[in-house]
Amino acid sequence: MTETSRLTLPAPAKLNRMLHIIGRRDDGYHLLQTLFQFLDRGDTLDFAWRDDGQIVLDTELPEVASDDNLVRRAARRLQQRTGTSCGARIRLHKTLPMGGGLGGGSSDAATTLHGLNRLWRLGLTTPELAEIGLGLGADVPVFVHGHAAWGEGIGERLTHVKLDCPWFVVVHPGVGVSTPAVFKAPELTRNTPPITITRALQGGAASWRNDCEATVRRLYPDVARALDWLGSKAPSMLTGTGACVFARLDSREAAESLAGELPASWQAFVARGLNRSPLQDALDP
Ligand SMILES: C[C@@](CO)(OP(=O)(O)O)[C@H](O)COP(=O)(O)OP(=O)(O)OC[C@H]1O[C@@H](n2ccc(N)nc2=O)[C@H](O)[C@@H]1O
Ligand SMILES: Nc1ncnc2c1ncn2[C@@H]1O[C@H](COP(=O)(O)OP(=O)(O)O)[C@@H](O)[C@H]1O
Repeated sequence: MTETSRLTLPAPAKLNRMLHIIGRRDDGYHLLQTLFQFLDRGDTLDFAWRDDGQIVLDTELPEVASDDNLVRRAARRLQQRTGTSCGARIRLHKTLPMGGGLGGGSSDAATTLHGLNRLWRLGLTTPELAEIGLGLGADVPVFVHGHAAWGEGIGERLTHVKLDCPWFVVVHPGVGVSTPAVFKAPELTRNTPPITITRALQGGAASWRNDCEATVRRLYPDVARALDWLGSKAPSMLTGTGACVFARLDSREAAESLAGELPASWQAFVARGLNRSPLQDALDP
């Protein structure tokens, strides 16, 4: 193996710093206005070139059928789109909780698109990779672009923004949230009036909220308990449709101190908000 036939890249988590639901498309998908920001925590992927066209995924996830793994699906899409005869062995080091609103699967897919584009020397542009990514999930394009963003549509219309970069305590309350169940709930707020990006940014973190929160609280009391507990200590919110919740703090010390107080039954980590994704840093130092 030569130096260029192997590559290791990060797949960071995201938070939705705010999320409004402003309507619904004819196909049932909800129209959002959201602020995406990255965290300095995430999964890692190793890529090694193969000359037989096969995609060999070293890490299987117990909850996900191999053919459904977003890493494999992203690799296959890239092969189909470009007709390349290259293959790869891919090892996924999974640390992010799945279905937690941290976008881990979408981030794995975005890192796979960038990683294989480089390994296979395909020369696709970032917008071309983002378009392929959108076919895999609404959250994939923001990870492909790698900049904190104001997302509209179903989250795919992106405008780069610069947000404050606090420290966060991210808590997984130990319950799985079903994204379709949240979006199907009759009482979900779906009519928040659209706002401009300027207004969203001017309001600042103290004004941000997540329209999914009331429904997720009702459907998942464990998430409500985590929000209440964390909210009594620091400003706290739900990310995406959950299940993860996050508290915002001014310093790493404050975040670590709060994390130290958490009930033992919750998994948690401390992370910093980033406006440039660690994937971008690795691809273009
Ligand atoms: C709401 C967000 C915000 O970041 O949260 P998280 O999933 O990260 O929690 C995402 O846009 C989620 O995107 P993603 O996770 O790709 O959702 P998908 O698997 O495509 O959608 C699962 C189901 O949820 C519903 N859905 C999803 C997104 C959306 N904008 N409107 C919807 O109505 C649809 O019924 C869809 O079939
Ligand atoms: N590589 C992957 N990592 C995580 N989840 C994956 C992956 N491939 C497919 N999935 C599926 O995608 C779903 C959403 O995962 P994830 O992106 O981690 O959460 P969320 O959309 O809540 O932020 C998972 O519940 C799982 O079924």
